[in-house]
Amino acid sequence: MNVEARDIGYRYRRHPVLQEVSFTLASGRFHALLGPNGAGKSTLFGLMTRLLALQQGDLLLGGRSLKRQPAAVMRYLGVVFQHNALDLDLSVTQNLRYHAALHGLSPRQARQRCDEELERQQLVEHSRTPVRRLNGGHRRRVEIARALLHRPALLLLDEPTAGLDLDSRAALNAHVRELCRERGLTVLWATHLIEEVAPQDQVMVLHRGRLLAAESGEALCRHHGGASLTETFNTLTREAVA
Ligand SMILES: Nc1ncnc2c1ncn2[C@@H]1O[C@H](COP(=O)(O)OP(=O)(O)OP(=O)(O)O)[C@@H](O)[C@H]1O
Repeated sequence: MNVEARDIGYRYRRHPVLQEVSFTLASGRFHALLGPNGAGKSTLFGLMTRLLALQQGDLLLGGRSLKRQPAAVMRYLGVVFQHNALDLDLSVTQNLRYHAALHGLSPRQARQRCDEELERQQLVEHSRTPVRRLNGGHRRRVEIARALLHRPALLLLDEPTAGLDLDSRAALNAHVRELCRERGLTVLWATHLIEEVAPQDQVMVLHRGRLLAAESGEALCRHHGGASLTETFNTLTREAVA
């Protein structure tokens, strides 16, 4: 499902945090939203998930407007927020079942989809474990499983590797890429860590609330003459400050 953000703007009081942000996400592709701390990534996610009310612009999912058909858009959207949002005292399965109920799945459907997701996220052996006893990487997988229960077309992940060690970061990144390939999910992965971005990814560079670029990592380097994505990102954001 194609996704299009049109001219999104947002202010906290009078302070502009996002300005004229427009982009498209291609169906079934992995996109990285790359920006330093304070660039506006979480604010953009807040708007896309309706935690914040749109002030300017719109988001279209398969042609449906977030402004005019919010419920229809939300059905196609799964999200993993920056901060862990699981109930630590409930088991993995209980967390998933509760979420399935919120999405209106019947008990039978809920059971079936929870089993499927646990299997896919390699969490079966932890199904009865209270989330509090899981490590950070496994907790993130539970959150991904939960976000996918209602079969969204677009998965948003806001700095999902925050607090994970290097190996767990790489594993989670690889895991989401696999989901993307296997299921045709459109993914938007927000990060300030360039090492989480591959040259063939679609990369959107957000800096001080403005989208400076939106193209593949390789094209980005070519157009800006950088030897690496890191060098290109540094050049771009330095230029934007100057
Ligand atoms: N509730 C708020 N009230 C006022 N300003 C805010 C609020 N939340 C965020 N901001 C400001 O908006 C700007 C963008 O913040 P945002 O959290 O969206 O950036 P980010 O790219 O997600 O950063 P990080 O990587 O640190 O999470 C920052 O200058 C921040 O200080």
